[in-house]
Amino acid sequence: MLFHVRMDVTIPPGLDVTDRVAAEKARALELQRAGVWVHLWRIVGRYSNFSVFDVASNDELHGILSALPLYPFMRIEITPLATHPSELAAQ
Ligand SMILES: O=C(O)CC1=CCC(=O)O1
Repeated sequence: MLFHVRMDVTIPPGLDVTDRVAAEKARALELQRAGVWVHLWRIVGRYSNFSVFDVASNDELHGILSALPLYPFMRIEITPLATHPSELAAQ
């Protein structure tokens, strides 16, 4: 199942999150190598990203997102994706 995920990160002023950001990157790379986090794009001008996750269930996605190191500082919007009948790959 594919999900479009928007993550907006807000770090409280003065909080040092250097280690947390490094851990977030390591986990993101791990999930990308595993084929779970299939797209990761920066939203221009924001501390935000658009991502696509390929997971088996809503519960799996929730587990992955809620365990991210930056999760306590994220606002997350999720959109489930379905195949579009006009997509070239669907012909
Ligand atoms: O920078 C972000 O958008 C938050 C984030 C997700 C994966 C990562 O390494 O940082």
